[in-house]
This record gives sequence, C-alpha cells and structure tokens, in this order.
Amino acid sequence: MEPGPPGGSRPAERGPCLSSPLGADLAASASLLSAAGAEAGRRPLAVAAVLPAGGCGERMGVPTPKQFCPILERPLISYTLQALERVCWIKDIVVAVTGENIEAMNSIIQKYQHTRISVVEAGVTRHRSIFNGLKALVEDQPNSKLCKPEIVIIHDAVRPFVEEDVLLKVVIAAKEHGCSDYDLEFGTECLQLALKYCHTKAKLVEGSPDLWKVTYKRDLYAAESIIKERISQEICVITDVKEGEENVGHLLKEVLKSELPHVKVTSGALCHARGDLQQIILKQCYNFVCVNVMTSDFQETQKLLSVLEESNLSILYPVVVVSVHFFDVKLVPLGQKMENLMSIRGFAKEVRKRNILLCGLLICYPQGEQKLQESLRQAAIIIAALIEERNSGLVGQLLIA
Ligand SMILES: Nc1ccn([C@@H]2O[C@H](COP(=O)(O)OP(=O)(O)OP(=O)(O)O)[C@@H](O)[C@H]2O)c(=O)n1
Ligand SMILES: O=P(O)(O)OC[C@@H](O)[C@@H](O)[C@@H](O)CO
Repeated sequence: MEPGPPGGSRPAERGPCLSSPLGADLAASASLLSAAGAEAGRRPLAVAAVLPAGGCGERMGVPTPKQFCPILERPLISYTLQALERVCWIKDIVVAVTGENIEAMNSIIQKYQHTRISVVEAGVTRHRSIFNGLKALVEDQPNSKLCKPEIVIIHDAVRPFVEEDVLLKVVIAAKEHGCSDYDLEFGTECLQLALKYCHTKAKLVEGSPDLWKVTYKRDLYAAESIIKERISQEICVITDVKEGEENVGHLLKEVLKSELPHVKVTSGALCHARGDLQQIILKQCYNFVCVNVMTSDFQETQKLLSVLEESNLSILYPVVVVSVHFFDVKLVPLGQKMENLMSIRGFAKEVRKRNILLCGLLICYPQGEQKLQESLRQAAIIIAALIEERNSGLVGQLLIA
C-alpha cells in the first residue's frame, strides 16, 4: 500500500495544520491504526487517550485552574483537545476534571464543537485522575459509547502543543518495546507505575521542545505567543477589482509579499464566487485584508464579514479583518473621509461578538510614486502588527498609513 495520510478518509483538520507532514515510515504506521489499515484487511489498533485535568494549578498562582485559563479567550484545555482530535486514529478521548468543573468542561466541549470526548470525575492526585479515566474506558457501562482500547495515551491536559508524530511514536513504542533501566532512571513516575503494578512493557520516547507543560503564569504567555505565531502565517487579500487589472489594491498585495516574506500572501475575490473564499476559509486562513477600491464605503468589507460570520472559522481563533480604504485629499478633506468611515465602529462592535477583530486602514491616493510606495510599506507594517498582536484594544480604530 502506498504510504498516504493516516486514515485515508481523514476528516477535515480542526484548526491550522501546524505540524510538518508525517514522514513515510510514520505515515505507513499511522495507516495501520486507522480505517485505511482496516480496508487493507488488517484490524486497526484501538487507541484511546486519557487527559488528566483535575489539578488546581497551585504553582500558577491564579484562582482559575490553569487548564481553564484563557489563551486568546479560549480555555487552554480546548487547545489540547483540538490537538488530539486532529489525530483521526485516536478513537476516544477521556478527560478527568473535578466534580465542580464537569459542567464547565461540558460547556467548553459544546462551545468549541469538540467531538469524541467523554468527561469523568478526577481524583485527588494525578494518578487517581488517570485511573478514573482508564476505568471509564474498560468498564462495561450500559450507555457507554466508549470502545475498549488496546493502547491508551496518557497526556497532561496542560500540554497543548502535542503533535501527531510524537503520539504515533509513543503508540508504536507501547506496542513493541520493553522497559530499560535508562527509562526507569530518566523517565517519569508513570513509567515506574506501569512496570510495578501492570507489568506492562514501557519505553521512553523523546518528545519535541513544544511538548512542555504549562506550569507557571509565564507559560501562559509563551503558549499565547506560539499560537499567535502559528495563526499569523497567512494573509488573504480580498479586492473588489478583477485579477490582472492594474490598481492600487494589487500594488498593496505585492508590497505585503515583499515586506512580509515569512507570510504566505494569497488573494481572493468576492465578486466572482463565494466558493473562492470558502476554499481559503477551509484551508484555515485567519487573516484578511479587504481592499475597498471601487466603492468609497464598506461594501466589500461587509460582504466579507457576512461570509466569515456564516462560516465557523472564528470559533477556534480570533479572525483579523483589516478594511483598507483610499482617500484623495484633493477631493475630500481627511476629516470628512474619517467621519464617513467612522461607521466602522458599529460594524466592529457587532462582529467582535463573533470573535472577528475589525480595524480600518486609510491610505492617501493618488500620490507620487515614491510617496505611494512609502505609504504602502507603512500599511504593510501596520497590517503585520494587527495580525501578529491580535490586540482587541485596536478593534474599530481607523489607522492612517
Ligand atoms: N488531582 C490531580 C492533579 C493533577 N491533575 C492533572 O495532571 C496534569 C499535570 O499536573 P500538574 O502540572 O502538576 O498540575 P497541577 O497539579 O494542577 O499543578 P500544581 O502542581 O502547580 O498545583 C494537569 O493537567 C493536572 O490538571 C489531575 O488530573 N488530577
Ligand atoms: O510536578 P511536575 O511539574 O514536576 O510534573 C508533573 C508530571 O508528573 C506530569 O506532568 C507527568 O507528565 C509525568 O508522568
């Protein structure tokens, strides 16, 4: 069988595909765990995950347990669930939270549309929480939808950046390897427990630098910047002018490309077909620059906002929309143009409720070649800052390049 994506009929990724694709060897192993393996006549390996999430986060020093602390307004645990959910060969994910947080956990699952998740009550220690999760997987409860797994991944709910390749290596190691003295010496206590009480084979697998655990307050800031960086890798420029027609909107796109070489700049048009934009949304682009060339108001931006509102794009991450406008000082005084565009405040307030961060950007046009280039460069710098920072304090503001 050709090595392909694990699962073959893999469901749409939830959130940006943040990891590099699996290597050929790992992809082949992943297919053994998934439906593709079953199609090839092999029984897929049943894998589940237990996420201990019942701690109080004493070292973080804030009243909210760290797994429920917000990062870009979404609880940390939702990022971890998203990371595991993306792995289609993990059949069930069991989360252990304290009794008082069960309702909050269920609301998180509903709000962020997580699937394949079951919630159980945590224990007084991490190991007891894990034990409760394992019990739910093996007990024959009358209404349980959980399948009895052959392998269970134990993953701290406060390690949000786990990738499919490391999970796969862990599963393969759990199936194949024995436990060495080195593993016991340098591993964590889970390894010792597995050996002592279950006589289960174990093997220490090297993780990635991103697998670190959110423990102190500074870790929340670190996690936030990693997430911001990951969702700032692509900008889609929407204009109301056809591709190929020479205009200032296309010039801005070219300047964005040259000024922000680390960012992928794509383009889309609303006038042709909404399908275009749907494709971009499906690829999970979280940043849009809407260039209003033909109309003096927000027509194009409003169209874009309604497409975004109809989509589910902003459920997981805040989406940035920069509405770009041009003004000719010889025709309209700046003050008057600003006054006309102040309606952005109303739109911004409305779409803010849907996790869309809207700002306005004014560029003087026409002006001399050199000055125009300077303004467009300034515009690119402002756009980059709005996208990288996702600062909600700037929502509804009109900036001038
Ligand atoms: N009774 C417990 C204690 C901890 N955990 C979970 O185990 C993971 C790793 O533990 P740790 O980082 O030590 O979390 P806390 O115990 O919450 O932190 P602290 O030690 O600072 O209080 C976390 O996801 C935590 O929620 C758990 O499920 N049940
Ligand atoms: O209390 P610490 O922050 O040192 O570590 C917690 C660890 O026990 C826990 O995160 C597991 O990964 C170990 O198996």
